[in-house]
Amino acid sequence: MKEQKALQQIRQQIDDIDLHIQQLLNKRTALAQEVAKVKIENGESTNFYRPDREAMVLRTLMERNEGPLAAQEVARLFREIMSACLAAEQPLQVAYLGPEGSFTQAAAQKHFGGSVELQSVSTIANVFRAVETEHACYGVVPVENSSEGVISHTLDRFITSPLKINGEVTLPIHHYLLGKAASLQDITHVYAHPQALAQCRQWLGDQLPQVELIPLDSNSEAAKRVATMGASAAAIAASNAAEIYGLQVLANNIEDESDNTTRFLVIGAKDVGPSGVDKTALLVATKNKSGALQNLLKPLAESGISMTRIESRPSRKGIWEYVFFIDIEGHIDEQPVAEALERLEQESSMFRILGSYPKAVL
Ligand SMILES: O=C(O)C(=O)C[C@]1(C(=O)O)C=C[C@@H](O)C=C1
Repeated sequence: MKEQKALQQIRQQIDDIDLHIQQLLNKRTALAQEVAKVKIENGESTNFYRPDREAMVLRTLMERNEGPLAAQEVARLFREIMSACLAAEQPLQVAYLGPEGSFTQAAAQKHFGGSVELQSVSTIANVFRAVETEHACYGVVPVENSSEGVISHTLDRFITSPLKINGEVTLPIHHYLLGKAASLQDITHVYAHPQALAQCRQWLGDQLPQVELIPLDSNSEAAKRVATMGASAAAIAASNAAEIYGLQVLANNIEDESDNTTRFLVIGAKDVGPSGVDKTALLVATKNKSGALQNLLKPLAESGISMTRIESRPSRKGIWEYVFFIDIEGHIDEQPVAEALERLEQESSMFRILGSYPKAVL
């Protein structure tokens, strides 16, 4: 009885707080709608999404957090609040590498929250196309995996696409073996994206040494296909694909590296302003002479700008043999970055800024 009363009193306080939170959320939404009106007055009516502002809001929340809610949890909740506020300004369409249940869908949800309209697209090239043709405002594509390296399809599309990098998302990747088999011995074929097959190479060699490995466009495509097949077929995919396609989890966390992580890029048609903690991606080709790459990178080193990644790819244009994808810290609007890049441009035979964008917060 006494316990019942104590519970009632605490729950009353929770009800009061919920009322306040609800009132404040509606006030916040109304303010976001006022922001939208100002953007329309300034002629920015086509797109209300501001990744720089969102990153600043989330970082501030995490820095000042005193608990008991974990900073990550606070950020996750406010991610959803901003997603809802943005939808109240104007719903946002985001294309992702599908089908439904893919890791890229999970990355898009992590980055944009649950209130955007997600469009599943069948290939990386089609994600770019959806944004280029304005069928979607933004796109999400995988770009590199911690154990398998770059996703060359994505990098290669930047060579010809005018789109900009507007953000990055990192996602821990856990692979599941999905199917209908009563035991692993019944499996003769395993379907998955080549990256997933490679990330589970050791496990597959140990547990299913005799099976045929069949590469497909995506893991969720593999799950979808296995759902129409007999018990001898299995797919490697994310756990949520089991639910979506009605498959059983035959084995979990089968990736060879336990800290397996994939990085995704958010692509869009516009540039993003500085958020205070940003990265800049460059596409550069060197002049065809010895020491050219060294000279190219000298301005960065001399300005103390840290280069976080360099990747070379065949240029596909015939004029240059190779192009380099370079990631540096900082935003192009910051003076030292702008100056260093001006010098770097002089050393290169081709130079493009693929985008300055906020470092992943969540
Ligand atoms: O500040 C803005 O520009 C807003 O539109 C508001 C808001 C928010 O909810 O805080 C919503 C969407 C934008 O992407 C950024 C922030």
